[in-house]
Amino acid sequence: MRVVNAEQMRQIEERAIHHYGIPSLLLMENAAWAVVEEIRRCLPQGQVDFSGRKAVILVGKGNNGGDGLAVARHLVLQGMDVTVFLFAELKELKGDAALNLCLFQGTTGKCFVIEGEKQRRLTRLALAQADVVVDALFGIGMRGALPSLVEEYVDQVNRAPGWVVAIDIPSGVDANTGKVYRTAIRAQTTVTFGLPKWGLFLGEGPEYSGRVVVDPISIPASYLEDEGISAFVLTDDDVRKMLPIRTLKGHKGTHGKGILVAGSKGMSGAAVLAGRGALRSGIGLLQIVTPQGIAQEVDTAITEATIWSAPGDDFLNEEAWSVILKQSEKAQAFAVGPGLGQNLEFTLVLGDILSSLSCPVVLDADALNQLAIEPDLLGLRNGQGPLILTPHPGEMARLCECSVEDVESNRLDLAVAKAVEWEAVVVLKGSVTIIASPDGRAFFNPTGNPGLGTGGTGDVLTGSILAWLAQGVAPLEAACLGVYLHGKSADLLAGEYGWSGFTASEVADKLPKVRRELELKSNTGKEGMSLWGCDRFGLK
Ligand SMILES: NC(=O)C1=CN([C@@H]2O[C@H](COP(=O)(O)OP(=O)(O)OC[C@H]3O[C@@H](n4cnc5c(N)ncnc54)[C@H](O)[C@@H]3O)[C@@H](O)[C@H]2O)[C@H](O)CC1
Ligand SMILES: [K+]
Repeated sequence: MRVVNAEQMRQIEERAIHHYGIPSLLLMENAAWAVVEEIRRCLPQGQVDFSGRKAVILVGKGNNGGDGLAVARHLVLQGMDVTVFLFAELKELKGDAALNLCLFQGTTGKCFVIEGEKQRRLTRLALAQADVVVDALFGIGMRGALPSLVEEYVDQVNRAPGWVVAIDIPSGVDANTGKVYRTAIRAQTTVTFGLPKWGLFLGEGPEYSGRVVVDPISIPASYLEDEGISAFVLTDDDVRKMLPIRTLKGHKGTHGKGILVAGSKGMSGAAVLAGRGALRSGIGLLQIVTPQGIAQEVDTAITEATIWSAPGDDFLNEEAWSVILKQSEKAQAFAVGPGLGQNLEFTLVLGDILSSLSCPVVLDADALNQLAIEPDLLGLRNGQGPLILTPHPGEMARLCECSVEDVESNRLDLAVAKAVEWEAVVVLKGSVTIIASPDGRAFFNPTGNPGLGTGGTGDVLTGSILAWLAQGVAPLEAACLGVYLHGKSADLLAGEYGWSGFTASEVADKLPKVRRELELKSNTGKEGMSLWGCDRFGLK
């Protein structure tokens, strides 16, 4: 599914209204229905009956406020006790928003205009009793920080016991960057219209938006699939199509041979975990190359891989590297980095790896740190074969010679720019990992949870990507598959353990199960519209 910035969404909306002829009021009405349906799902056991329930709707002066007023009307008509707090003068509302104010005023719902501090008691009482709070203050039209009048109330809203549903984007979150200037509404659910906005996946957006639900509000699919939009969010449907197809006659030879160069003294676990990630992702043959000083440990821990005990005690030495390069010519995929340590021998050979191996090469961890010393080495790849880099923000900062803050405040643009410049697939890890392609496209990953923040999970990911490459999956898709399933695996574990306490080996071991679940899930059309798994936000 494509992901847009505010301007792109505005253009799509414009075309839907003026070229396709959909009345803007109908879009607003559809948007309101989508929110009402989501409110029904949020109430305990998806209660069908709204009567006796209380809702507070916070309304701004723009069309986001208009959506909120339409929601308010539907909730009143369905029996809810609804109070609207208007953060604007009545006369400020224009067009569809003004009409919806008028329609709401014709119902039994209550409407108060917030003018300053003096309504604080009223809002506090209403918020304390509300089952649902709807944030319709600002949508994609917001620029900069929330106005101070609104800010005075945000804290109250965020402490309210009811379910907070944001319309389109939580107010205070920048739709393009996810930046929160001072404060923002913290929603449990965000219902976004047309296509999801960049800001839901960047900066602080994910923290504030909760579970994201996308509704097309009847905008034609051809507009939502505009080729000019180059950012995407991965969905089950997308990723299922990337899975390689196995045939009855398949055997370990056809399931691909991958070489993993990993581990050093004290870091044998990295080689084991990456190996486990590869085997659990279905690789046919895995050869782990590791220094002889730790080869026995690795061999004992991972019986299914062939272990090449290579020259070198603590680290692989020069002699080892020359044989590795020669032997890897026949591999279908090559990954290097996990637990390798930083040493001179590797620095010297990195350029040769890039310039001589024609199979897809994955560089992770210490390989990226070495590369950061001499980023110009990337030029040696120069069309020799596919390259995948899997930096976390610290490694990316070193590679780009900037600060981690620079990386984090500019994740999307930086990942894309570097993927294009380096002609590599860049997997920029984070709470929302971005997979950027050399052709300028970028994919946000919606799976995973903070439980992945534990040693070894990155190694598992590298092994998994290696396995998909070895099975013949194209580099971009292999990276997407690896990242998405790795996150799903963690989400499955979070269902049992919450967001902490599961281990990297467990993440690897759940990979076949989540892959199988994905294969079995039929395409119902509606699935994939809800972007964050419930597990991520502990909703169920
Ligand atoms: N995308 C669609 O197809 C549809 C979107 N809908 C909803 O409309 C909003 C966007 O509406 P818009 O009126 O353009 O913007 P806002 O409601 O976000 O309000 C903008 C309003 O506020 C002023 N403003 C902006 N920044 C600030 C600030 N920092 N402080 C104070 N005031 C500010 C600005 O000047 C405007 O007056 C979209 O999100 C959807 O919810 C449709 O209803 C359905 C179709
Ligand atoms: K909003």
